[in-house]
Amino acid sequence: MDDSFHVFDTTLRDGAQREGITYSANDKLTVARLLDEVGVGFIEGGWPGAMPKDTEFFARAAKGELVLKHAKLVAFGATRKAGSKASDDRQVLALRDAQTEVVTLVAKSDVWHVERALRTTLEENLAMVSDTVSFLVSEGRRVFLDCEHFFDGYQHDRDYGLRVLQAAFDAGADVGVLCDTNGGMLPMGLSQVVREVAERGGFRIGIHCQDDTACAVANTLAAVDAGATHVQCTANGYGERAGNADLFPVVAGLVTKMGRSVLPDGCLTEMVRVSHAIAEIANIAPDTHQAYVGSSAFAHKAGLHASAIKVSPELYNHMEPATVGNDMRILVTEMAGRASVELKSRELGVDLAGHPEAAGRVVEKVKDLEAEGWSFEAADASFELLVRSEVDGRKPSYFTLESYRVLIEHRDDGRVSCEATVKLLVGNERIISTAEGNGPINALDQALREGLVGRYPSLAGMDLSDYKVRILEGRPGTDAVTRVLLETTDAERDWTTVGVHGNIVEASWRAMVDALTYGLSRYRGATKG
Ligand SMILES: CC(=O)SCCNC(=O)CCNC(=O)[C@H](O)C(C)(C)COP(=O)(O)OP(=O)(O)OC[C@H]1O[C@@H](n2cnc3c(N)ncnc32)[C@H](O)[C@@H]1OP(=O)(O)O
Ligand SMILES: CC(=O)C(=O)O
Repeated sequence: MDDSFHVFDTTLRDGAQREGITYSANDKLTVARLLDEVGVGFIEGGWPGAMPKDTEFFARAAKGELVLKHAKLVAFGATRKAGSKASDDRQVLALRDAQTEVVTLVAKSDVWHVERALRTTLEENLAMVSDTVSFLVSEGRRVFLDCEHFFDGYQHDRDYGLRVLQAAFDAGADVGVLCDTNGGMLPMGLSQVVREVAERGGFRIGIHCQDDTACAVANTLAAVDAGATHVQCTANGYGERAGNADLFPVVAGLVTKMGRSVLPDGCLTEMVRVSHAIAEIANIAPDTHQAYVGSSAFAHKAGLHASAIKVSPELYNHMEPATVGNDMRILVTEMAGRASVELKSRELGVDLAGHPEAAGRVVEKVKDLEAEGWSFEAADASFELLVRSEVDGRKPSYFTLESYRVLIEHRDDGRVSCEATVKLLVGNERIISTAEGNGPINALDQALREGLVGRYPSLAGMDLSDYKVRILEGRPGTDAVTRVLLETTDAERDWTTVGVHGNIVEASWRAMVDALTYGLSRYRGATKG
């Protein structure tokens, strides 16, 4: 990658400042590898010397545990303490000892902070910048300077921030990063400041935006438009307080909207995978609505949208989702029209082109059922069964229920046990099956499977993997309607089904029957009852 534009990632430093995130050194190594796969130019790995985990991370990276194909590893730290020498400062020496080619230093660039937080003189702060940069440059490091609170400082005393930048460049720094540390800027004001600084020339300007006004991505792109050629971001926007500029929309915006070729070839399509993998390691559920990479980023619910998408997807997508490794999805809900049903059915492998009346009937059924509390948006398998039954004239059926019964026993010793019995017909065979479970639904599920597995051996490979219950509004207290979403899995894939009823056991039963019916219909050779 050439050096004309820097995508600088700080997921492992500022991103780790998000409440709730704690990475181990191993996690950090894994996240760094993922960031390298998405093609960032610089990975700020943490603050060596500030905490043992970060020191360990850099030591292990230096020993060869981290081999990066695209990125350079960066160590982060502060300028030396007031009234000392950089060459004697323990934190500065730890930065040198991290053995990275690049070091980022955070420096005060706002007179308020120098005087009130650092409690030193403006001249001494300039000396701290100059001394620390020149020491690290003399040790062979490339130095980037994060000018903390640059934009706030620009209001208080604009010349001082510029003097800090000048001191850093005179001492050999490579990039002056203008930081919106409190995250209070909006794009109009921020880009004006960046433009004024960039127009002075002689500096490479970077941008670092916190997201306290929800404008970090917009601010970052506006800064590039105004002349910044170094952007600091974090995966999924993790960071202190409200977070940082999210790497994925920043990079996607730069490449696809601003025509900047800032990633190595082939990396943009890794964004969805890397975003989700990092969320997994951070132990934060991925934001399904995250721009570009969220699973809903190209999901269309409105019938009118689907009818235009049927003609051409670009009519309702701002870009081709595959560019960033994402997919378009059509959602079928009470807001669907025939086009939504046709497109969703096609996605599921059912062509409704020759069955326009069936599409109309499915729309009506979905609207009626959703009015009663059903929801097909997340239950593709139940929706597919509904569509197939409208096309074929009947729902696939592998057994007939004669009855089921569930018992819950609260014993003297405080233990609660559950037992279920199902009576079924498979063809002419009557099956009675009883099972125990850790709850009524588990007992019913066991009894149903044990009753059927002799006739349908493929059931042995299907497991219930998730069970979600939602009590629907509209009726008070225990008289409410219950919606159950069941996720079932086999060796190849997962599928979700829905059941609704005033009784939670019956709602679960309905979702369970759809789950097994859908699963069995996917295995050729399963005998129908
Ligand atoms: C904007 C940002 O997000 S910058 C990144 C911030 N990240 C972190 O703070 C996470 C890691 N931090 C830590 O582990 C600790 O705060 C440490 C190890 C760095 C310092 O811990 P301590 O020595 O106990 O100091 P403490 O955190 O209380 O205060 C910070 C000190 O650094 C000084 N300081 C703050 N910014 C700078 C700077 N740019 N250059 C030099 N010194 C600075 C403060 O004035 C204060 O000095 P004092 O100890 O003389 O009062
Ligand atoms: C450096 C940094 O994280 C900030 O100023 O917000």
